[in-house]
Amino acid sequence: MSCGRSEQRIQRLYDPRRLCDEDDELSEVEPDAVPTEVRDWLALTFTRSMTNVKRRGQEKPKFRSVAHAIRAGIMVDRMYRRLSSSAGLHVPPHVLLLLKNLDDWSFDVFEVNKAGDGHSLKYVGYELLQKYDLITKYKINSTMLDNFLLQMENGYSKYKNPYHNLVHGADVAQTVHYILSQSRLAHWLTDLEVFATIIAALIHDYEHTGTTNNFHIQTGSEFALLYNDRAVLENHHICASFQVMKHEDSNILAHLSREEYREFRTLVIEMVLATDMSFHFQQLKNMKNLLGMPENIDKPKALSLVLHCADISHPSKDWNLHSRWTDQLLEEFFRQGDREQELGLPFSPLCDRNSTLVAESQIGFIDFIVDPSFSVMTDMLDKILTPLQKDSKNMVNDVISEEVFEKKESKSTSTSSLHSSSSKGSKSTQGKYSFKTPWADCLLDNKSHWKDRAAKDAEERKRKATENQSNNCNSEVSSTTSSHQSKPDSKVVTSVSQDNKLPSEGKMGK
Ligand SMILES: Nc1nc2c(ncn2[C@@H]2O[C@H](COP(=O)(O)O)[C@@H](O)[C@H]2O)c(=O)[nH]1
Ligand SMILES: [Mg+2]
Ligand SMILES: [Zn+2]
Repeated sequence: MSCGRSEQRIQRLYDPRRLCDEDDELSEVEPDAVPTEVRDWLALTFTRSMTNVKRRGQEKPKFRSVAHAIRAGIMVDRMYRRLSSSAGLHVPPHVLLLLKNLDDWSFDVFEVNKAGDGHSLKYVGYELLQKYDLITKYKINSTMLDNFLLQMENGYSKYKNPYHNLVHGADVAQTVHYILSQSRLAHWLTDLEVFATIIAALIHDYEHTGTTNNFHIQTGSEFALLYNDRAVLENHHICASFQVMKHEDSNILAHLSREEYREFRTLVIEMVLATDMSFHFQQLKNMKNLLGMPENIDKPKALSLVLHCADISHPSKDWNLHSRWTDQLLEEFFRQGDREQELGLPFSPLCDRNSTLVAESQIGFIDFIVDPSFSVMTDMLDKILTPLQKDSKNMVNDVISEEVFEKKESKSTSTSSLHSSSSKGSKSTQGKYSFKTPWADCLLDNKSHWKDRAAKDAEERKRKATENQSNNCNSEVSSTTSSHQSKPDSKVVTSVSQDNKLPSEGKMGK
């Protein structure tokens, strides 16, 4: 909003005539209802009747001026709210305070969700779009944006999932922001590409059913039929989100040109389809091949890998966050297992709540999925950004120069420079681009937590097995004794099977 217009807006707020005109609205306000010190503050701050305060004890300020003052106080609050977020969203001050940590890898989205009455996706979404100046850039109407984000929250809440809910959507969007801003990848992107990436992260699991693609396929669900068993959930997330974005009440893309809309949509579709886990190994293989080629990495592939890593990033966050996400995800898996049991279907991997080895499966997920993904992504960031950093250092007439770097950086994030290769968990090799890689330490830390947990679980299983055996043995002995007169040769089982594993245990839980 241009400065002139905002000044006019503020003047209008404070036009004394306006206050006087609306004085009557407050006429029923009982002046005594306002405590003396509040009345003095209001009178002192928002009215011209400075003398009122000096007269304290002689007489109460005239009712009219108190009413003016209260009206002015309300106006100040409204004006503050308007200014506290360019999109017209009122962000409660205690939520605003937590959003100050948006640039941190250890950002606690659960805390924001609790403080924000379950609206973390709305607040994180607003803050990110504002941080990259996209609301202004794409003239996004604040009511449309409000409706869009609330629709997203409703969709994420449709199936009451323990894990795939609006907090996950907010968490993935914030993690994508961290990667874009801390590595400075954001400077390699156009505004439209940043816009598409943030929206892709926010919508990527919209209306998730809390069950896997395979469950949809095995049960022949409507979605599986609609999408021919291919990336069933991911296709739905995209389709349903674009229907919301096209709706007249929540059309946040209204001011994109036809070409911009095409580019935006193509990017979002590619990024969200790439979050289909069945594509994981292919995606890493393709990226590794590209890293070995002299050509530049193409942006949709790079951004798809960033979103995929953010989507499976909680094992690379602080333990308090990761262990909470794990509990929620496994509960969601177990609920699917319960339904599979009811339907007479075999348990999907990790879905049997009675035999899944959680700690072991998490060690496997970190070793075989998360760690390799982040390692490939880190190499990809290196490859993309090192040449840009060299160019901008030489201040050659380059697409991105330091000024552009600084200008964009001040717009997109207020964190310190990334060239501090000495900072903990940062990736830098001689002459290479350096940026923070906090995920590396967290992955090591979490793996050791799971190893401790796995050892304790194994001990517990062994103890239970021994207990069961001895119980069985006792009941065998007692029934053998009583029936010994008839059958002298029954064998009493006394040893636990050699590998100390319960019969239902398989590798990694299934
Ligand atoms: N065994 C585990 N699998 C996990 C964990 N966190 C995520 N995942 C899997 O990744 C996909 C991510 O895609 P999404 O779009 O569905 O979020 C998820 O469905 C799981 O299959 C984990 O901690 N352990
Ligand atoms: Mg998904
Ligand atoms: Zn997800």
